[in-house]
Amino acid sequence: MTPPSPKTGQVRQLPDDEAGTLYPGKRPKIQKEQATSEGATKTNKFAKKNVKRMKKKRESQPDPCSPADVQWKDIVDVLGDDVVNEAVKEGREFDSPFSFLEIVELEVKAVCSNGDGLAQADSEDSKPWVVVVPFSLPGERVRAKIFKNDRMHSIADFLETVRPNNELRDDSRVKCRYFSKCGGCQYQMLSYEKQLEFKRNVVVKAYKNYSNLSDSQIPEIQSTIPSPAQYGYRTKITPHFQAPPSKANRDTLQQEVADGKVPEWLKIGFNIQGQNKVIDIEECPIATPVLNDALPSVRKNIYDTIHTYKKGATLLLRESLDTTGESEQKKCVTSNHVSVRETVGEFTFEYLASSFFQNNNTILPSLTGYVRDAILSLYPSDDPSRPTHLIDTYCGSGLFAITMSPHFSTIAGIEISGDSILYAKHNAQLNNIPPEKISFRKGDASDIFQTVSDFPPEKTVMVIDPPRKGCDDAFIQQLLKFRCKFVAYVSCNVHTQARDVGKVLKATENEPEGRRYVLESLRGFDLFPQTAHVESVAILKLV
Ligand SMILES: C[S@@+](CC[C@H](N)C(=O)[O-])C[C@H]1O[C@@H](n2cnc3c(N)ncnc32)[C@H](O)[C@@H]1O
Repeated sequence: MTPPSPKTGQVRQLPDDEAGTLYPGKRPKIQKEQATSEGATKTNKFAKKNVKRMKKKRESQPDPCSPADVQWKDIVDVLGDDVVNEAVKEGREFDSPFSFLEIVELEVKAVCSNGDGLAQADSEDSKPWVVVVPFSLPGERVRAKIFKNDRMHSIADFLETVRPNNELRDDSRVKCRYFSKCGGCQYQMLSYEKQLEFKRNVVVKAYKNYSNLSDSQIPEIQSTIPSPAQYGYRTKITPHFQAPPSKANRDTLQQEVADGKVPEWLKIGFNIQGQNKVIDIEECPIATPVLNDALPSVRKNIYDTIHTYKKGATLLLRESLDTTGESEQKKCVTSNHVSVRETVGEFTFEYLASSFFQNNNTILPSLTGYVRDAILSLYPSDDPSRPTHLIDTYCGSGLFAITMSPHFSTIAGIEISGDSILYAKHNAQLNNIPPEKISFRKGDASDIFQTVSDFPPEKTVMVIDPPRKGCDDAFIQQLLKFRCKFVAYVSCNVHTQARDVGKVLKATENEPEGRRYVLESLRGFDLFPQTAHVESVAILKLV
């Protein structure tokens, strides 16, 4: 018997034979086959395959520190360890109460570290189950459409707020017409203060879940440092588009686009929230005005040439200082192969448009100044034990090495990208730092320890700013051997940072005085306002 369709807000009870399938709503096709003996054999095969698939699914776990793992920890937090353990023990963790495309009304309980709301059905007989609903806020009642079932949770598209949390949400704050469709921003409906508070909480949870440290080893996490610009700050955007469908007649396409008839499939923009599909974007309020001014002509250029594309492509729009005119102006660069120029406080940087540089220029003076002061303000200027040597690992084109250079006598940087190292050397010259004071080397971060064997560890500061995956064990082992006085770990992924910092502290916690690392301070920096991203800075000190 087909169960009655659930009313909005009700949890549909699954018949036993639907339990455990990923998309139970697709079941009827199989039931038809059961009528014939051939169908029964097919069904048995299907059932066996399905059992195998489910076994594999039950055994598979998200990679530690991956976005799925971070989300899973937040889901367990909402459900409670005992409830999850029991469901796993009884093999019920994939028995979703919801079917594919079901529309449900839910109560939002918490916000996940990636910015999505974590909601639950609230009828009395509802199963312990979480529904991930983007753009929803704790305390709200929302309507959402289920599109995927997974372990103890479903993922849904946000449809509407039925009962907003007016203490948090004010939709008049939203400045982007694509908000709640585009996957780029999560928090435009929040006040800026709340965004900073949410981000602090991400740092708190990351250290709780991933550092393996006791509460006493984690200092009070300080408030998140705000970005001076909360919109119009992004100096780089990378919209993308798909190629024409293979059956499209390219001549007709060229003519149609020239006549202003843009085909339905041609979208130039960013991914729709939760989908691998592009939403057409004509402006992006978090990008700088210079990039927004350039976007229409970049888009037009693609319209004019789309008939020539065999594959989709990603565009680059990057803000740069233009030094060709009499007065310094800003311009938009769209080629990967040209130099970009920007200033950070009193320093000038150039780098290749395709290589890494931080994307929010407005916060860089306070980020680099904070790292400097968090360490040097601990010493009077004439203190003979004040650090004199600086190592910048994962240094890119030299951001930390160069901005901190006035305060150190000897500096070494390392970076895997040859292009970035060439620019780091060039930037040292551009900022008049003598070569006998500063050196940059291309290589894996762990190779730096060969270069700095003559640096006095007790007077050395090491900046670590790795990519999202964090540091590898080879690096951490050598850091432990070298044991410099201070480590400033800057990270765009607070979860891998917490893991790595935890490893360093744990490895030294039973060492004698002067050989033990402690976490001196920890706080987030808001490099990406309106989004859920947080940059985290941890200062480690040898005591
Ligand atoms: C988050 S960026 C930081 C760059 C720089 N500190 C800045 O703020 O501009 C990380 C950098 O690490 C570099 N990188 C990635 N893996 C590396 C490795 N194994 N060894 C050294 N550098 C690496 C990347 O090329 C990138 O420039």
